[in-house]
Amino acid sequence: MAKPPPITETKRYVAPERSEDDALESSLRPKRLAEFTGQAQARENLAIFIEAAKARGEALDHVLFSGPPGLGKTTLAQIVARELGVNFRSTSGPVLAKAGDLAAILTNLEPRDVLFIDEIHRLNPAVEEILYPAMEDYELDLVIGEGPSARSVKITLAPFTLVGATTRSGLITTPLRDRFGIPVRLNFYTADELLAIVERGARVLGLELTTDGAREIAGRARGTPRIAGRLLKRVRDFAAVAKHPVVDAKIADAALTRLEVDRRGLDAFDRRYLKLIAESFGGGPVGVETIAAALGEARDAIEETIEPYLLQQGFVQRSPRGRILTANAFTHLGLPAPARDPSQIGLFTDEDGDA
Ligand SMILES: Nc1ncnc2c1ncn2[C@@H]1O[C@H](COP(=O)(O)OP(=O)(O)OP(=O)(O)O)[C@@H](O)[C@H]1O
Ligand SMILES: [Mg+2]
Repeated sequence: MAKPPPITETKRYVAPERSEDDALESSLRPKRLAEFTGQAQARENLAIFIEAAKARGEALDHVLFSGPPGLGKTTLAQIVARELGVNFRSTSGPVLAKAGDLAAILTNLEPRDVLFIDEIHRLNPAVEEILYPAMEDYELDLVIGEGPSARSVKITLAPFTLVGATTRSGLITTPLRDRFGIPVRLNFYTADELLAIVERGARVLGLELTTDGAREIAGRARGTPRIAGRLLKRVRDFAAVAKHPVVDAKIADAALTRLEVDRRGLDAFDRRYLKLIAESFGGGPVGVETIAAALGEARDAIEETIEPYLLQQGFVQRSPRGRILTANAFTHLGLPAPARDPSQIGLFTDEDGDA
């Protein structure tokens, strides 16, 4: 069998990050809070804060959305602006290179507008500095000119709402974090929530999908609406080409099997990783370097893109001596689990010493 291309060069249907193929995902975006499924606590709190801000005629307090890719941070930011009935201005951390770039945006905001800064953990420190007084007092402290003629000016801004989004909340500096009055952490979605999201998506796309068909898709979406939407669109393509007007569980399953996405949402990469440990290393423990070399992948690609979901789902565990497959993984692969001497396996730290 030919060696598959490395993961970094391959399109993965189950990757949570946004890809070029997701360009049209805005078609599936809920537009109002009431259409947004899941994240019940976040939704209820936002509804209250939005209503209160509107009643007072004030700008909503600053909101920080954090959580893994594809869970709805950008979607909620847009919803917040729409529910407030204000303009939505959008930029991102890496785009704001200079303090002046942010100053130009801030001075153009109208009262109560939402300014969305995506990837806010990637702000340049000089830009972040200007954000502090802007968020706290709606003031801009700018230095104009250079050398002895330099002078600082204060500009008063319209009261606005900063909505930040980050996949790496640990990288946000404390002074910035402290200035967000409404921190919102997004979690993975339950099977029922994803089912509702897939059914809504099918209605938006005009696809006739049975509940069982929707459940097939939802179950493979790894708790992530972006993946659910992507799989739904591919199932739709498959059904259209195969001329199936109604998509039931059988058709959905056939389509997803063809994409090599299995019932637990694992794709060919995940299964290669699990099979390698099962078949070549007796279920482990085996070091991540060894796994990476055997798969022909970079170690960090393994650690950052393959392992998180497999660890979270309990297919693999880390130990001081390396990765170990769980009985779950063997069952999933349809292989018999080896008998193990538990005393040989320490489960307290991984091989790098970090638990
Ligand atoms: N609760 C939800 N209900 C329905 N669809 C959703 C929901 N949350 C997200 N989606 C859909 O999932 C896709 C990705 O959502 P979004 O772009 O908001 O994610 P994100 O958290 O901003 O991701 P990233 O970290 O990559 O920027 C969009 O197409 C959106 O419509
Ligand atoms: Mg986003």
